[in-house]
Amino acid sequence: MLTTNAADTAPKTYAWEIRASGLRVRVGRKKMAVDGLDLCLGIGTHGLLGPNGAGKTTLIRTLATVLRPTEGDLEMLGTRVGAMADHRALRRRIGYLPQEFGYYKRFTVREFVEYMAWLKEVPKAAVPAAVQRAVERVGLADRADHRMKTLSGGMVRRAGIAQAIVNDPAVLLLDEPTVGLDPAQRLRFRELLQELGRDTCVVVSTHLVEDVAAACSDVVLFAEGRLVFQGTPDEMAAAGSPEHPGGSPLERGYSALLQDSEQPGGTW
Ligand SMILES: Nc1ncnc2c1ncn2[C@@H]1O[C@H](COP(=O)(O)OP(=O)(O)OP(=O)(O)O)[C@@H](O)[C@H]1O
Repeated sequence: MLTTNAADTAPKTYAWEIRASGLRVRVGRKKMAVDGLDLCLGIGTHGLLGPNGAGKTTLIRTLATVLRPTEGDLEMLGTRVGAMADHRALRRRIGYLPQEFGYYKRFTVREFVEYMAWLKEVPKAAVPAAVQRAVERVGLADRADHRMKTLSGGMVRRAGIAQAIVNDPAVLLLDEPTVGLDPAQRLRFRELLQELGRDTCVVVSTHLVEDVAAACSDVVLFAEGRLVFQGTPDEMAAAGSPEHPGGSPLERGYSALLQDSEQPGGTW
């Protein structure tokens, strides 16, 4: 761990890194984008799948404490997330890559990641090594002193991943991190996800079922703001059969579970 405050060194007093119960999150005036979610996630790499508009981004933003729960309970790292709570200590222990993120174009990659380390209150003396390690882990060491504006889209995303892991988070939230990565980088990134999932609760939203198969210990399938399925990639694949649409067993399992969830009296 890079941060060594009392909360970080205290023994873990919670069963799950993320625990949601009856969670509902309203966006706009009346849309419940998360609509009654019961979910427990521990250490591991959890692939968040679901069709467009399922509520994945809303859920990730809520876990990142950017959006507040409207109803129900959300507990992260043993801390209740609520309207009135001070989330500063919790945010120090979370890493978040939004779908779109801002940065100063004139910053170098190192400056950008350093800046985020500072926002995450990484102790000053630990920052240079933490930044170097994060930049190396995403394969950007040779670009560390290049300005952000000179990077390709895929490299910017890798810099985004570096800022999300610079504080060695206990919960890492990645919203479609593989968009724009070339095939070689995607393979490297899957390895990184597996490595991170050994001691971190990683939640990664994606549309790429192959990413889930390759990198995730379990799948969380979401539709219309609700949990449709949670299980291993193998269990998801087993839900499908040849008549379901998809180019792989996992895609057929995905289609089958979504189809069931739409039927009256289906799985939800
Ligand atoms: N600010 C908002 N105001 C009104 N509706 C919203 C708002 N933000 C999201 N929504 C709606 O909430 C639902 C969930 O959106 P969300 O972006 O969380 O889904 P998603 O699963 O991440 O989708 P995608 O896969 O397309 O990124 C969608 O129907 C979306 O149109």
